[in-house]
Amino acid sequence: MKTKNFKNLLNLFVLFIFIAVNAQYKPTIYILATGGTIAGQGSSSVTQAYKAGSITVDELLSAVPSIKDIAIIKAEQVANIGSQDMNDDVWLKLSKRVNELLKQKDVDGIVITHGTDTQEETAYFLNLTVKSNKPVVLVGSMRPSTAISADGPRNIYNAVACAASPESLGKGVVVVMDDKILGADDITKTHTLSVGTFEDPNYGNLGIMYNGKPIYTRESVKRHTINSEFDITNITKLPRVEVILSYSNAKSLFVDAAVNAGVRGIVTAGVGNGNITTDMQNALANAVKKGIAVVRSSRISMGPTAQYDEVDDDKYGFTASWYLNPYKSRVLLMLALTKTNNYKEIQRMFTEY
Ligand SMILES: NC(=O)CC[C@H](N)C(=O)O
Repeated sequence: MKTKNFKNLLNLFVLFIFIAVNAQYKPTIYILATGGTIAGQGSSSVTQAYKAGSITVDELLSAVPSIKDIAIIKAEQVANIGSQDMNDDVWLKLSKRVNELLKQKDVDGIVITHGTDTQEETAYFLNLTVKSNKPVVLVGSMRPSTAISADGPRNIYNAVACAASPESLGKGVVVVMDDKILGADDITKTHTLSVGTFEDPNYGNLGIMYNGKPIYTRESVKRHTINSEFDITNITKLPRVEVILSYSNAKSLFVDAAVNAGVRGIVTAGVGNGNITTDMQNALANAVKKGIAVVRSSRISMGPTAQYDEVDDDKYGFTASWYLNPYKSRVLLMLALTKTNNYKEIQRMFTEY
């Protein structure tokens, strides 16, 4: 009888320790800072003028002490630039660091602070090159840290809460801004100043942040992260790809310049359903003959650039971008060119990612 009581007491004690340990468990989230308005400082709290990327990650985090309640925070400064200066070298460095950290058992997720100008491009690059299903969340702000109603602190709190939640596993790289969770494949900046600038215009948001918790309503069926075929582990330089705009009366000038500069690929931001002026189209057809990959995308913000609409892609050896905008098409084409030059194989990638 005595032994039975002792065993019951022991079980109760073990259960108590188990509950206590789990109640205390806080996920470890790494914040990798790259700059942008979220780290921006203005000379006044009411004017728009400010300098992006001028405060450090530690100063940034001191504005959101409550994130320490939801996660153990570790922070690193990877860069401190306005994202108009984001570039392939920082992308490679960032992606390699994210992969290194997420391999560690004691890291549960990553938050990346980033300027909003090219945030969608970085998010998509990471979506295709991060080899983990742990959460990776990009965040920025539209108002500098010194402004009245700065949106940065709320966005950072939400981003950390999103990365710390097990619900965010396997969702691909996301951006959290203005209480929305946006998928890397579709997110785009739609307004130059508004705090609600980001949208997923084709597919809709993945969900919202509500009371510090992610509420997901959609999942992307596109290939990403652990299902991506791209691996940048041993890559130190990405193939050069340029984006060229089409508009009424556009000639071959920029296509010729890109060919002469030795690019490996050209993405067109065409009119309508990825159409291009006849002059440009002829120049692009000649570029393909020289071994340059050409992807047709569109300057229109919604809808696909579909194959074989007004342009006979097979005749010219062009690839259609489907739902990827020109800037994300550039990201995918750079990665595609690390594997193949074949336009049909590149077309397969543009339908799967
Ligand atoms: N709102 C912003 O983050 C814009 C600031 C800057 N141009 C950048 O993209 O980093």
